[in-house]
Amino acid sequence: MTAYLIKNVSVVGAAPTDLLIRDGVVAETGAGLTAPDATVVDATGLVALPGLVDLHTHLREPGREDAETVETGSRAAALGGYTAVCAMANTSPVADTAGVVEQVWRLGREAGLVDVQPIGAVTVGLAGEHLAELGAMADSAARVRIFSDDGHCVADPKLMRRALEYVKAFDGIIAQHAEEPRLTEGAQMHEGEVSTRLGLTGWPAVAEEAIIARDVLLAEHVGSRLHVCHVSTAGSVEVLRQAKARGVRVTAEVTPHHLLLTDARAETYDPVFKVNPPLRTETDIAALRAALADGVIDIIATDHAPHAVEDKECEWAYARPGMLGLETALSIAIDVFGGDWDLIAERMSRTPARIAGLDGHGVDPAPGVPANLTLVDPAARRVVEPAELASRSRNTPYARMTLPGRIVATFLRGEPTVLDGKAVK
Ligand SMILES: NC(=O)N[C@@H](CC(=O)O)C(=O)O
Repeated sequence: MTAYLIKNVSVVGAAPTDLLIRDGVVAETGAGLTAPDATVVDATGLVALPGLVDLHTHLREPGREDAETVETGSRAAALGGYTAVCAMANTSPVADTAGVVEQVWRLGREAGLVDVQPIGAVTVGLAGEHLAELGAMADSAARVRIFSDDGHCVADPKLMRRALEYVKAFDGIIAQHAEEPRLTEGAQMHEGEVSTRLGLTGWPAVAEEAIIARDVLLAEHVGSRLHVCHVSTAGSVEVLRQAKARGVRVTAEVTPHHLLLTDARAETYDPVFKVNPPLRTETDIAALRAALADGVIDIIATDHAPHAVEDKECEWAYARPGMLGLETALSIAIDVFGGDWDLIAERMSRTPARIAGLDGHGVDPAPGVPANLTLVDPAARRVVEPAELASRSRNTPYARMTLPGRIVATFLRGEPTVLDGKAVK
């Protein structure tokens, strides 16, 4: 195993120091380190963060390998500064059995670019009728702890209660895609002024808020852990704030795109901006940013949702919802929160690792800890070119935008997955 000596790096914004990485761990830190056998990385001006952890990634394998594979998605993740991702269950076949989650887990190990932690489906085939084999998935080699029907809401309250009860035995989590389906029939975008003007069917904020309100009550009743996927409205933030104040075991995520983009993007009729839940308003964005800063929202998760060209470059109504996220998430976080590196490390690495129970991830570089870290150049700016992305898909909403920050290197257990801004394999 090669040793790496990272010179003059600012660890989570602190004064520059050196990091010696050897045998998969941070062996030493301090100014003026030497190690004749190590490869030297000049990190002057760079910030080291604990490797980013994404709780919400769609990798599309098995089933839609034309849109993404575990390997291409893992490479996109590493290039985005991630060392671990949780793979959503809405594949084909659905990840609702031990066999499928073990397949995804094994493919992740073979790719070897990030740790891929499969999420299991809550219900068989995401159909919302019968509980999937939660116990078998938990006991499998993939050791699943998070279950989600993401893409679909577990709308039946009795089934949601059962799922929460079931996972309590092993301190598992139900991650809910909060969308009351009766309120979003035929919905194409956020219900508001813009949808009225464009004549597109609206997805009202209350469809999200009503499910979150119900689910925090269920989680409180059962005493189980609930995670709310892609929170998108100011009203949802208030429901979460009240639940957390009461001590409900609920955590929540927000995506980079819901922190930056509004429903006005729909005026272009470019389906790259079609996403579930939809882009909302400036008021929502302000509430989401404030909630992320004060901790009512725990983490940033990408909801990286790659789609093949034919599923995106068509009429708005026929396009699938979803946008890429892994390779741009940190840049958006820097754009929104500037150089608040501690907040970024907390919301994109430490807390998601803790929620998902990913040992060895989300720990700041210090002697003895696994060398899962990423080096960022905060002064760099880059133009997002869809053709240059490592993802197999091209549906980034940031095409040709200039974004701050560049990932220079990523290390997974002491081995570089990215060096000089390029994937190592
Ligand atoms: N977030 C999205 O817009 N799309 C997700 C699933 C979903 O949540 O609808 C996908 O799998 O494409």
